[in-house]
Amino acid sequence: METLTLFITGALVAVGIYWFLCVLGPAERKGKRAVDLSGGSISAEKVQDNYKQYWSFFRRPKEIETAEKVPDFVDTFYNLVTDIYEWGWGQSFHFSPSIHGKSHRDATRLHEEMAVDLIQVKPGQKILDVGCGVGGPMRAIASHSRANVVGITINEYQVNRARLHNKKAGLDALCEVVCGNFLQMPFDDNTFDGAYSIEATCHAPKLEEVYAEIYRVLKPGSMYVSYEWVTTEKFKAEDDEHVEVIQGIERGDALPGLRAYVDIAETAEKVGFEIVKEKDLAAPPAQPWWTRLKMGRLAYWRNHIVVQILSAVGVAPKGTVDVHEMLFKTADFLTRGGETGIFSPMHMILCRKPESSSPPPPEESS
Ligand SMILES: C=C(CC[C@@H](C)[C@H]1CC[C@H]2C3=CC[C@H]4[C@H](C)[C@@H](O)CC[C@]4(C)[C@H]3CC[C@]12C)C(C)C
Ligand SMILES: C[S@@+](CC[C@H](N)C(=O)[O-])C[C@H]1O[C@@H](n2cnc3c(N)ncnc32)[C@H](O)[C@@H]1O
Repeated sequence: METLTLFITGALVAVGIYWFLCVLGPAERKGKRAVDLSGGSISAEKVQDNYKQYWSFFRRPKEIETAEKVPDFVDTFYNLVTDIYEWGWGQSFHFSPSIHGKSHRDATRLHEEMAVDLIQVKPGQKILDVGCGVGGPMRAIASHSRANVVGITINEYQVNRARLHNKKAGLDALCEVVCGNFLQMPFDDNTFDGAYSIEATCHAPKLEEVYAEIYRVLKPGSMYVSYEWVTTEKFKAEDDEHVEVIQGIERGDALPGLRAYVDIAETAEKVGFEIVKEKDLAAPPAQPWWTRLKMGRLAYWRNHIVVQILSAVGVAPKGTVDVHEMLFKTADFLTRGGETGIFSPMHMILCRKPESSSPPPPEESS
């Protein structure tokens, strides 16, 4: 009888552990392992301090409005979150509309391929990925288009991760990664046959600066597509709940301030682009992009326990728990932003640099 009780208890414990670790939602299967979570380029003992420093930017909001401080603040953010993103989301750091009958992985890839299809590049041409992360989109786009992709990111840790993934995927001949600031890119004028940015230019303190830089490095006649993070026409600045959600998104995603959808085309035109197409890819009939985020809640709760244990035993740096908690809350704000329709992470703008481009007139000083 005792043996039977022991056997049943053992079996229940084993099923419980299996459910906790596997059924509840494995983090990305072949990606980062929980035991490898790090603070990016920040040494383990400084992760907690850097997390505090990240939050201190929001106590002095004026500082994140100045262009010089933002790249540092964004760099710190990506040191803190890159491993957790890879572990729990995969190598593409963006959203995509859900597609009935397709996996998240396929929906993500299709959203990426759409970007390169829109800019109509040919195999062998050279295109720019503005804010490339660890290169999930870059690899999908290079495989699909056979174009040569050059990615730029401010975060050195991401550069190393992206190069490693490119090599592992056998795509290092087509994909190159550069560490740099997209507000001052280390490329000559008229270098690229096309450019795209996926949920990255929202980190720029002034959209005009990054668009002007992209315009400069594009060849005349070539196209640029961007998936922008914006507040939609449903956002009302006088609604406290709307403001709470948008502030939550800004703080948990290192944004110097979300833009209104109407500002996007206006800014692109201001730097000299012609607008070819503009569309909110999150608007119906597109299926909700936030379902994946919402469905993962149980897994995030599991992840939080895993992170707490790893941090307590000294495998994960102290501070990882705080960062994870911040992301946990951010997921909620993003979901609310999606459900209320006040926020879109995929306001698409497709632009062309005119064939004969004269520089835009200088700003009038007021
Ligand atoms: C474009 C940007 C990033 C968008 C998304 C890729 C990320 C936004 C929020 C992130 C996450 C939130 C919850 C995390 C969860 C608690 C953890 O257990 C596993 C990782 C998360 C799911 C994480 C993954 C990436 C996001 C969805 C911004 C920064 C401009
Ligand atoms: C949310 S991630 C998106 C990454 C990638 N586009 C993807 O979808 O996987 C934003 C990216 O923009 C980059 N970024 C933000 N500000 C930058 C800057 N000033 N210069 C260069 N890269 C920047 C970040 O380092 C990060 O790689």
